[in-house]
Amino acid sequence: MLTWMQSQIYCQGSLLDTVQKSKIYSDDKTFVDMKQKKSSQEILSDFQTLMDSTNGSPSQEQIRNFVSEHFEEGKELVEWDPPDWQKSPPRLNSIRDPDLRSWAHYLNDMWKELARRVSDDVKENPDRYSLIAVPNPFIIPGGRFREYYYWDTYWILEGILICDMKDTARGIIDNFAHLVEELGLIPNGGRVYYVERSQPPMFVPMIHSYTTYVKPHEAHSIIKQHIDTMDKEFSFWMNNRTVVVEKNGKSYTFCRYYAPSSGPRPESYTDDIETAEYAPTEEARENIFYQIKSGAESGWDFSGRWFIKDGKNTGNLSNIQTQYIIPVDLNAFVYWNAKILCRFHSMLHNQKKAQYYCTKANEWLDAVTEVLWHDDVGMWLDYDILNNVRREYFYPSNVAPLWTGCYKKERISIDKILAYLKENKIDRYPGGIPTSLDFTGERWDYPNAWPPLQGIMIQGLQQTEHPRAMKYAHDLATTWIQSNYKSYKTDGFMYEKYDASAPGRKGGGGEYEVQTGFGWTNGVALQLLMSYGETLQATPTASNQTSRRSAKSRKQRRRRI
Ligand SMILES: OC[C@H]1O[C@H](O[C@H]2O[C@H](CO)[C@@H](O)[C@H](O)[C@H]2O)[C@H](O)[C@@H](O)[C@@H]1O
Repeated sequence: MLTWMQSQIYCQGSLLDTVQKSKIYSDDKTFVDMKQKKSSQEILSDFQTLMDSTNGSPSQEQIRNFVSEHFEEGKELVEWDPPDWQKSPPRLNSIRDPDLRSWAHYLNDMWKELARRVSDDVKENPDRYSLIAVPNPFIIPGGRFREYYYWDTYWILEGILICDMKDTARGIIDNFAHLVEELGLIPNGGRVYYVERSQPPMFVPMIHSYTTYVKPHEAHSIIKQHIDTMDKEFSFWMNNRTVVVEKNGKSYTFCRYYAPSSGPRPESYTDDIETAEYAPTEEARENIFYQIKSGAESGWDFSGRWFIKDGKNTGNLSNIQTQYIIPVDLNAFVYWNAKILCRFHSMLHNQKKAQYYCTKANEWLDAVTEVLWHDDVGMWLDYDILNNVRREYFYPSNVAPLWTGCYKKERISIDKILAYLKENKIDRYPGGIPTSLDFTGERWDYPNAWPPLQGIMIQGLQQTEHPRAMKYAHDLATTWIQSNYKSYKTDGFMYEKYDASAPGRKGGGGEYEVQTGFGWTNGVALQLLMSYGETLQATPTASNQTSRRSAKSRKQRRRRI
């Protein structure tokens, strides 16, 4: 494993630097996903010969020839037919609108398209690949994301469980458990160049989801099998990602995203070099790489949410300071993990451990309430520990505590939360909830609308059981489903993200083209179809069209280009 992290081919070193900077591929991920035709030793020695014979600067043509002689497009993943897939999963019958029902069947078909297993060759020659082998097949997001991803899989799992693919779901969970045991963490995705960063902690919630779809004895069995591994993943976050914040003479522990590994991201090498181009010192340059990788760990890569300039979220990617921001959503997830683990340990009669996790859950609940909730704003807000200021910006992640139950009813106000959302006109965007209200050109900002964030906000509001919040959630779900459906009918695809300013339009921006497939999009759509399928319609009615009429023009005035 150590050799992987130090791979002089896929993770760091002169060969990687030379190939990526030559730009023989437009997407840097192409090279680091290739298979080695020879052993690492042979390749590195041949590379040295090339460098010696060209005075250290081979031409693009020579690099291209070198790569085609030593590498080939990976055959590391094989399409797989999930045996538990069925043509008409019974749950889909609850969707009343025939167009939406038929679309849901298309989403179910997509699981077959996105199912993969690791090829036998990877098992025989693991050191020739960047792929991290796992024992069972899995579902990929789609497009350039050909391997498994950590937080995407939470929504993928929900989607396949709705479609009754319990065995596939179990196999996927077992894969993640295997990764925790092997690596001590779940990496961002299934490649060696991802192992030094994780993604939002969703392993424990995945097991929790699974237990809600299976029989009690199956639930008990998976909890028992993976309880130590769940403890281990939780400890990874406690031991490596916590920071203490002082407020009013009291100390509060929080988690933040923090992935301090050296150098640019191998899969986006030249983008990162460009971002750090004007760093005044080598130390400042390395710091930008840390912060970029920490941003990737958050899953929000990238967003003004992680920029700090003069105490604000302005600037550009070179102002990224992810490790100094306490994210509301991450801490709401940590609370949720602790709460679930408390319950799981109680079920297994491990009273001491149950107590430990209950205490942790309460600590996080206190911290999120005391430091991140603001009664005067009516919202939770991220916190900047560099300047000790709250970050007064709208992000859907601000309401994550509603989704995970990380709030004290008597300390917050749903009415104020609704007033905040209304004031920011969050329900007026015709293509879904925007990721932020700032146009930065980054993928996790306006006008992009990402599926997991729709799920978090809609389900969070729904779960409050507050009538107006539930109505608001229903309206947001309607907008999202109709936008997804429109795009599917027009383009024939499901995208990884959409455009909040126009229904049915795909998202854009950032370092790569929008991808199709798409795992979490299909998972969230199926979840919403399950919750609202009795009332949702595939196309807008006159009333919900007019209510959103002017959001776009208002938004354009606020953009900061
Ligand atoms: O190659 C650039 C980055 O791509 C990934 O991020 C995006 O796709 C992931 C898979 O759908 C998703 O989990 C993430 O939230 C997206 O922003 C990858 O995770 C990054 O590490 C990578 O640098």
